[in-house]
Amino acid sequence: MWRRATSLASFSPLVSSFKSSFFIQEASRPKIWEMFTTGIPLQEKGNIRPKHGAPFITFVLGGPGSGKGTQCAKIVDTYGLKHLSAGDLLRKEIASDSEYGSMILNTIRLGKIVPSEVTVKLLRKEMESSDNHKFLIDGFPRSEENRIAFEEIMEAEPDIVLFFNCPEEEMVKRVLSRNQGRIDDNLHTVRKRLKVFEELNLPVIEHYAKRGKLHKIDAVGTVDEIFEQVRPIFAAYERRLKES
Ligand SMILES: Nc1ncnc2c1ncn2[C@@H]1O[C@H](COP(=O)(O)OP(=O)(O)O)[C@@H](O)[C@H]1O
Ligand SMILES: Nc1ccn([C@H]2C[C@H](O)[C@@H](COP(=O)(O)OP(=O)(O)O)O2)c(=O)n1
Ligand SMILES: [Mg+2]
Repeated sequence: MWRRATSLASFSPLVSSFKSSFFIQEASRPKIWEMFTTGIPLQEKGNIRPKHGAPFITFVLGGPGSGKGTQCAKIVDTYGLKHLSAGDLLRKEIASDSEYGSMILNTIRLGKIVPSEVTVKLLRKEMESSDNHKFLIDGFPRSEENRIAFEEIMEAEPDIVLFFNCPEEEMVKRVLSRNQGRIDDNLHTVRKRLKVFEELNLPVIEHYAKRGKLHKIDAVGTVDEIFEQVRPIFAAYERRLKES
């Protein structure tokens, strides 16, 4: 079910930011017009609203290995949000042999960011089919392009943005001992991902700081110590989180 039709013209900022990032990516990527015709129907927008009230959206940001996934598991256990990891959705897409599988694999292997249309499409599918409208979106948006695509297509903004702030060498150490067999968990790719994080994700973090939505968390310490910083942020929304 889509909410309402919109002309492609209203996506011009998205289209132009798309074009610029598109041209620096490899030839194996789908062409921009293929993304618009075979990807999500851009003339239509997503519908993630529950019958009553509004969805509750948390974005979880931080560099690779900063502990996003680990803290998300604790947030889900305590507050019952629906966890959507952008990275997990992309890895599932690779494993399912989808039309974008090889492009996603190559992008992740290089430590780069997958074009927003693909990632937003995956998030949108999960959000629209979920009975739980309290979303914990992990590892997204990783760039201004990601953020703008989400806001334009989903017509929604986050209620809360968590930023797990972690020193680089600690992130490197954690990624290299993660042991999940991930293709991007090696020293070369992690260095590249840290550079991409600084260049593309920090502007998103600054954007939400300016809008008063950012909660910066010191990501050094034990998992429980870090969760003690997270808990009061959600506790402040307890009543809303209890609504169906
Ligand atoms: N506070 C912490 N201290 C030490 N190691 C941690 C901590 N939090 C998570 N880890 C470990 O670091 C690695 C990366 O954590 P993860 O949650 O996958 O981070 P991210 O999702 O941000 O990449 C995992 O092996 C995890 O078990
Ligand atoms: N919004 C996103 C999220 C992840 N990706 C790609 C690029 C990232 O390096 C990989 C892995 O993301 P993931 O969130 O699982 O990585 P970390 O948990 O931070 O280690 O996926 C993306 O292109 N766009
Ligand atoms: Mg993760």
